[in-house]
Amino acid sequence: MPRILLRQPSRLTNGTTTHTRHYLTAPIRAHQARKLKMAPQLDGYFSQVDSMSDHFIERLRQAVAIPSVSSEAARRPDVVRMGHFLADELTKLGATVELRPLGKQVGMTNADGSALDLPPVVLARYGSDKAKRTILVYGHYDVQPAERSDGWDTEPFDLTVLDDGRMFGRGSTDDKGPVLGWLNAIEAHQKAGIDFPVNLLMCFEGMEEYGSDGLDDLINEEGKKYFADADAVCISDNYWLGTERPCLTYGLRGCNYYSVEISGPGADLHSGVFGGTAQEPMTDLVRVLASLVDTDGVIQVQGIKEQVAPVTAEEAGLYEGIAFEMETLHESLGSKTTIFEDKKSTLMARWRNPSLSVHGIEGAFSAPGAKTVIPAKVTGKFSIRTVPNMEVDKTNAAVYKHVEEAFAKLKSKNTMKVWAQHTGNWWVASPKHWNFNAAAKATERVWGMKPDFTREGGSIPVTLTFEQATGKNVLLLPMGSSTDGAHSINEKLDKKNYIEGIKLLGAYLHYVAEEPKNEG
Ligand SMILES: NCC(=O)N[C@@H](Cc1c[nH]cn1)C(=O)O
Ligand SMILES: [Zn+2]
Ligand SMILES: [Zn+2]
Repeated sequence: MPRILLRQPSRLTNGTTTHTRHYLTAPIRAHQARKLKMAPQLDGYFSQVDSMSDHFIERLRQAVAIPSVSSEAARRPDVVRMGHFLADELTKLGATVELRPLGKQVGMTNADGSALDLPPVVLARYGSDKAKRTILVYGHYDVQPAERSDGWDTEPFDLTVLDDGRMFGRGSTDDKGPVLGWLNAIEAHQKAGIDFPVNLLMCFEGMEEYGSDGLDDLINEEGKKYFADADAVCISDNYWLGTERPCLTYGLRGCNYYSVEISGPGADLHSGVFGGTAQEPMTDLVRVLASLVDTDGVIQVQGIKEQVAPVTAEEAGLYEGIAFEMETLHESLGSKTTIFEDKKSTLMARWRNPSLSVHGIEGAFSAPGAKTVIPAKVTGKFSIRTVPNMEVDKTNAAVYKHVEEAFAKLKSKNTMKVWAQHTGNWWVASPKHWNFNAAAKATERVWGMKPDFTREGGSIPVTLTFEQATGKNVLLLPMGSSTDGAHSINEKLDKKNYIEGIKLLGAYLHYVAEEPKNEG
């Protein structure tokens, strides 16, 4: 049955528009519940979640207030504090919790040059009933950097809840809201006196936004130990494709992140004195960076597109059925500057083709004003989102060759170095598994519509590691929507998505418990 949906445009603080959504009435929900032969205790769980919504928003407010930015050494104590916050909340809920140290970080130091500790991984178990299935959930408690001066309309680490339900704050959707969703689901079961349907294993890390440093080793080590009981894995760390239809995700792109450093003079120079007499690192760097990709996103590095899996007839037919509107993309983008005008090419570009993005230049003058400096050493940063059947080593080799040749063509006397800061594999799984069936039923129960089955352009580096180390099916079950602005200014999570998302995570666990034991 289609969901009843009314749309009402309203202004966003950044000048674009969004839509207020109105959801299923109680009789329609009840009818669908009968159709889905639902676990009756879910009604009690849902009412409990509704009655605790203020408390759950308060918990999110406390989490957002901790600026757990993993890419900034100065914020590392806050990342650690966030790990402890989660551990304390889980302990209060009766989970058995461990804070696992991951050792020292390679490539980043404290301001005084001393080695920086990686933040701990929060490992927790809730329930150990042999008669129940065990679900392993993963999320991350670190966030992307955010400064009010980047253009935020509100304080990024102060959760701001508007009357229309939008909750602005760094990490609200990526990934503190979804991580707290699991804790909230446990608490609502306890308060409602409803038996928790599965055993829950939890793994929450604090370095995801910096390439999940150190986590692969822990997962591989614990695959057959701490995680040995896991029957399946669920990750809530991505977004709906649009704003109207929920989705279940079975594929991610990988991410290889590169640095290219060019240096020459011993110190920054006065361009009046040395301009025209010294070869300038910045001039070389922008030419090298410009050689990587064109305006239409076509990667110029030989040996990348050659690795991409061909489109099968089955895949070609998938895209038109997906609920995705170019209009919603323009809304999320805040402009109409898309490379493609049509849905199919856009989805293919996001899901199944590689892309190369140039992110920034370290050491370059970037403040307002007109400083006449010649930077002595500049480091360009770019990344490639990788897809089936690209290989990390082949891709790195192709990038290094291209950058070296592009620099050699300049015949510069400066010095160039290129390296991969971190690499992460793409992942594509089978959605034909009880884990996905349970999530699809939960989605229909909570949102009143079947989910789309989607792939995603972003990366969660450890997804493949979990699949390989546990040998179990991995499902991505998103909470937020496409307009949430993860990694961007004014990141938000809609209150509706948070509260219904908590219901969804709990309902998924109930359906997991009901799925036939002989499948998967
Ligand atoms: N919500 C997932 C996410 O944002 N992942 C990051 C992971 C990453 C990869 N390399 C650096 N960070 C992403 O950018 O996709
Ligand atoms: Zn994330
Ligand atoms: Zn992220």
